[in-house]
Amino acid sequence: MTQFDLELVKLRKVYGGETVAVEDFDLQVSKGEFISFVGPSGCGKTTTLRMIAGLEEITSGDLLIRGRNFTRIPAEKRPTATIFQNYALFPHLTVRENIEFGLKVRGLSSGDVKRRTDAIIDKLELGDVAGSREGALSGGQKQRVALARGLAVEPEILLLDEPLGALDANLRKSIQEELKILQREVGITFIFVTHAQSEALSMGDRVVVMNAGKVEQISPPFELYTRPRSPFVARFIGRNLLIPGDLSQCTGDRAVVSTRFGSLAGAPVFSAAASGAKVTVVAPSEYVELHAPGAPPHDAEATEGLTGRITALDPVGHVIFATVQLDETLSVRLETHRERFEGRGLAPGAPVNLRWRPARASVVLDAA
Ligand SMILES: Nc1ncnc2c1ncn2[C@@H]1O[C@H](COP(=O)(O)OP(=O)(O)OP(=O)(O)O)[C@@H](O)[C@H]1O
Repeated sequence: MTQFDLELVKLRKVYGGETVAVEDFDLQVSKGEFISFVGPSGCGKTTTLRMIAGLEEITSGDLLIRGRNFTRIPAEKRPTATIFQNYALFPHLTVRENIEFGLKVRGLSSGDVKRRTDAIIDKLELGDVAGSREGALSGGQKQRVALARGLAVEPEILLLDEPLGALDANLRKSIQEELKILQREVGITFIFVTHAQSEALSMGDRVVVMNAGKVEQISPPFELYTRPRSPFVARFIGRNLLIPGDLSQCTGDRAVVSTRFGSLAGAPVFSAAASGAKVTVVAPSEYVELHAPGAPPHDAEATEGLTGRITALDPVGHVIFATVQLDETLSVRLETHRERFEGRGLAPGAPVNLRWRPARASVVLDAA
């Protein structure tokens, strides 16, 4: 018996014989995991989700659910349910009838249909609107009905395609929290597609970052944030300082990188890389201290760094965005906490040192 709920093995999708939408997608998902797919528009998130649902034919590769091969098995015979961004509710049916519909299609007895529908209406607190039609529901209520309809069929895997995309920002935040709590309660594996990196990071136990049909990285959120494995991920997730250079030496997993600003040493490298390889040193903004030249950094271990000139400071609430010009062509924007910044004599036009602990940065290989 496999320990995985879902396995994707070299999954590939080609549309019309020429558009490669997804390539070499490998993933193993444990029971009850919450996996987020994130990436720019057109990177293949929805196509992958639809292949798992059986709504899109798989060009090659394998799809296994609990160890059984479902690659060529049609959607209605898969133990999955899908929730779409537009909810896809039947407008002429009431909330209760919408939920019952999927259960009747699956041939459940009328007693079971009633029992499951009552239970899910109760769980998602839809009792007050059970007799209403879609037109009378708010965005949040429609979202909850779609979720109820998906969960009522008791799928092994729930697939969610931008399910919160149509909600306003405040409602989105509160439904995110509800969804996460609900997922833990029901213990079902969730695969959740989103454009929004903050949503992917706050919801997922692990996050799959996709780019141009390929997986860039699969990691828990904190690791993705602090240890991006490619320049693409470093740009897409969080706010990182990226310095291009050449790997000049590697001792153990610690690198010396020669950059046009001088040598940067001590950051770990996570992939095999030969001397001379084109690399990028990535320092998460949060770990970069800004201080006036001559003044020591607060953190005595923040020994690596660069010097530049502040060109703009934009305070937003408790954070300050500092734009720093490092040379004629490279300007970086760093996010720093106000209390770590104020009282340091830093103002637009002033020279500034950027310092970080070497081990907090990463060296990533540039795409070949
Ligand atoms: N039915 C289709 N026929 C042909 N090409 C398609 C089809 N569906 C998607 N594609 C192409 O496949 C690629 C991946 O699309 P997909 O919708 O999976 O991306 P996505 O990451 O979900 O994007 P978005 O966030 O905009 O929904 C894109 O190049 C898209 O144009």
